Amino acid sequence: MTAADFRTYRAEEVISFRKTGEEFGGLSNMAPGFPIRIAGVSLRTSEALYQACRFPHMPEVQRIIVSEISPMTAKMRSKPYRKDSREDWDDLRVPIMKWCLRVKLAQNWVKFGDLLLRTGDKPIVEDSRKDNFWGAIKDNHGEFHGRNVLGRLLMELREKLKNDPDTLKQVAPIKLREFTLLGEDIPLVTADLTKPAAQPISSKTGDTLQLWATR
Ligand SMILES: Nc1nc(O)c(N)c(N[C@@H]2O[C@H](COP(=O)(O)O)[C@@H](O)[C@H]2O)n1
Repeated sequence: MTAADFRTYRAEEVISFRKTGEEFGGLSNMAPGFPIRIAGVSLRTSEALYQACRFPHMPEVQRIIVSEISPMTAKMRSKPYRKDSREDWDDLRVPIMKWCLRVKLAQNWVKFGDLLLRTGDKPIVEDSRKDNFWGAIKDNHGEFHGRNVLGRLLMELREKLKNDPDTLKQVAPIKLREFTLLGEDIPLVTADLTKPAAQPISSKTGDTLQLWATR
């Protein structure tokens, strides 16, 4: 990343999120209510999935992370082992985050898809106190500064969801030497069909723009 990767956003022009209980808090990887199931393993949040991806070679550490109820604690539990993260982690963390977000969407198609589409065409920013890599930090003049990589991945996903939704209903594993969860190869992830399938439509119902119809 170079200085050119830094972005500046005016706070009043963006959709930002910090706490998971806020209107757009579901965009955070820490948000509960977007469960994931991969190869028989249940994960409560995309944060737990992302952190577990550090340790394909240490399934016992993955188990500690995915067993935590709180996503923040799951992240904290990874900290003592971070130096043992897969050796190519720094090169892979962005594509792995992109994959985690796609899995979150595929398995929470209506709820997460609707939230993404409700951001419209606005920039999405993770409002962070100190992380200007995944998020951006607000200054005293109402501007966010940072790389905002999570926000940019969410915007990219939103545009794909608008323009090419069918390609998001299945998520292929990343082609890596080791891409495993609790000792098993991570398989193709498919949309959760136990939840109603959704079709994007654009008709107005009353005051609200209805973005999804379920069948
Ligand atoms: N510590 C912390 N608190 C929050 O409320 C956060 N949203 C985050 N950011 C998230 O942490 C993940 C990245 O973790 P690494 O630092 O790369 O291990 C990512 O999901 C951020 O959005 N952190």
